[in-house]
Amino acid sequence: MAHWGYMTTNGPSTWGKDFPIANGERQSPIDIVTTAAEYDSDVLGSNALSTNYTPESEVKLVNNGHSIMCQITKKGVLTGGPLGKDEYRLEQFHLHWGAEDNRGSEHTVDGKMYASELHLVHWNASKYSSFADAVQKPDGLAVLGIFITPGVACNQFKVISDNCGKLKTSGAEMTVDTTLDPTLLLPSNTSDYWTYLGSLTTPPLFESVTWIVFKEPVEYSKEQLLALRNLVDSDGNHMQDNYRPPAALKQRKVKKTFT
Ligand SMILES: Cc1cc(C)[n+](CCc2c[nH]cn2)c(C)c1
Ligand SMILES: [Zn+2]
Repeated sequence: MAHWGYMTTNGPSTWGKDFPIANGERQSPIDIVTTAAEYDSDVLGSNALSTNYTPESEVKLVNNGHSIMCQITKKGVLTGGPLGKDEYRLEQFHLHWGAEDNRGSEHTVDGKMYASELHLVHWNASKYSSFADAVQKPDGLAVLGIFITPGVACNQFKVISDNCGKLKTSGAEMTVDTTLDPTLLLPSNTSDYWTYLGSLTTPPLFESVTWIVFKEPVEYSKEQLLALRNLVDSDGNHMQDNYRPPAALKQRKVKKTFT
């Protein structure tokens, strides 16, 4: 099987061949139509979404061939909001981005694409024993989606952007001896978000994700975005435009926590 990717020959429009769920009922990303999102005060308003992350004492970075990923080793917990009583544990974060600033995010807002999108991937530690066990369960994962827009540099992201040059090729890994607090990768406003039931946005496209997409974007500098675009993917091409376009909403409702 030719390895999936983002080129014409192996990109999102071809994934359905090897992963039929690509045309499933709860695929991600989606276009968030802001006027159609339903304000939901009881579920979302009563127990606020809450992150309780422990700063990483060293940063483990991996070029996994289709993104740059930071593997989390400390205990980080996400609770509240649409997650009911369950505790979701932070497993990793990674990004998707474009070749230029006008594209790169996976979710879109009324058709608007951002330059990049950061994903913090969590798994339901209240119900499952590991990430691998949770990854295929309908309530197995929760992913925080953060839109990235060009602007001032994000200091907490520097440990990643400053080391992309050493992680150029697919499979490259490195451990950086510095601390990183994932909380500081989030927008200042974490009360206003959209949430819906979806999937992984890359193969195997499992329909196991409760998505939480923050309304407020975070700024990264031009240099930080350029550092991402200079990474090399598993086919030896520049790792750029590694985003899946929006999938059909089908019978789903998007909820929002703000009016
Ligand atoms: C087993 C597994 C495989 C992959 C590529 N991922 C990442 C898929 C992904 C990237 N962005 C959103 N979902 C996860 C979370 C789990
Ligand atoms: Zn992702």
